[in-house]
Amino acid sequence: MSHMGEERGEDTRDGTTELPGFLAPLPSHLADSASTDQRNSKRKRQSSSQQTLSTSSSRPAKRSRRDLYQKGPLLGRGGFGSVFAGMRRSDGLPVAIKYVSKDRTPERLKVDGQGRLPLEVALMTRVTSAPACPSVLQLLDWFDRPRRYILILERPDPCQDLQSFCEENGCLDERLAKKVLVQLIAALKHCESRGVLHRDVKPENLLISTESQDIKLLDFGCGDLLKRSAYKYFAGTPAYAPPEWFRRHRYHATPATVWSVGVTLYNILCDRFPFRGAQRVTSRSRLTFPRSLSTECRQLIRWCLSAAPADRPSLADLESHPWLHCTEGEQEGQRN
Ligand SMILES: Nc1ncnc2c1ncn2[C@@H]1O[C@H](COP(=O)(O)OP(=O)(O)OP(=O)(O)O)[C@@H](O)[C@H]1O
Repeated sequence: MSHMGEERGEDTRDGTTELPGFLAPLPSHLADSASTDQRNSKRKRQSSSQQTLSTSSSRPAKRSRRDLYQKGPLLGRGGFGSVFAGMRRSDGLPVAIKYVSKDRTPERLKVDGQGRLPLEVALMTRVTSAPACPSVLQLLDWFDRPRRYILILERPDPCQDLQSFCEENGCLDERLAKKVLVQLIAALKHCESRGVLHRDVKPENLLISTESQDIKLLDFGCGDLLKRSAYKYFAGTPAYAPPEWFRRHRYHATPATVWSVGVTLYNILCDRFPFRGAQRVTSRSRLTFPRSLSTECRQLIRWCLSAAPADRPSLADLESHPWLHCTEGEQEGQRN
């Protein structure tokens, strides 16, 4: 994960950020509210060191992470924190415990009724509130600490992130890649409907259940509120960033997301990146594929990786693409 070109300008989150008007209205308890300023500062003064999402009234205050969740082995380490396997003591539920340094995201965002939450927590609160999407990882609880915050996340068991899965099993066949893409599109459409931009779609941020092959989108640490206008700073993984960011230092949410979906899909099917660097991608750049890949699949990836953002499909276009709706036998170009 990295943040590039930290030119916040209009995107500054100072607690007055407004949702763009084109978004579907959120449930009232999720809506940002400038009128809660005074209540929030009072609540902040009164708040205990521990905050929860929905169980704060039913649980004694100031119980620690240790009281409630048992920590297990390390699952992954990122630029700003670590993720451990864990278990909820009350019922043995498998969880993941993610520690995030406050240096990563000093921004806070108002969530009505819950005060100003760290950005990652606020975005996850938006996307995981009911009705939830089964393809987005659930935030179960969180703790605020002086130098870091701790997220308690759902942990499908057994599961692996898609990057490790591909390293162990080789690249995916088209049947499984389709299953991944269908779920990823559902997850991204759900985020969009909640006014959230994930901004770091890549195989490492997709968990796959090794039993059911169900997918969960994780890590909203690079995310932001969705807006119609261009973003002028980047957070995420440069290898998945769209060419317009490198060319003009600006990008719009959906075309950038769709670009990262294209890179992800190429990566899990071909076991490499599509281009040496998005910096050099133009409309004349050639994309090569393994001979075994079907024509429909190549067409979908090429569309996602169009050099011009306006030429890329929307999530709805992707959802109805023929590749996702034809069986293996119907795939004209499959050369296996
Ligand atoms: N809920 C979970 N269940 C199982 N494994 C998880 C879970 N959350 C994270 N992981 C593992 O930990 C890795 C890192 O998680 P995550 O991306 O949330 O951390 P991060 O610190 O934000 O990483 P980065 O800085 O690279 O973005 C994931 O790729 C995955 O392998």
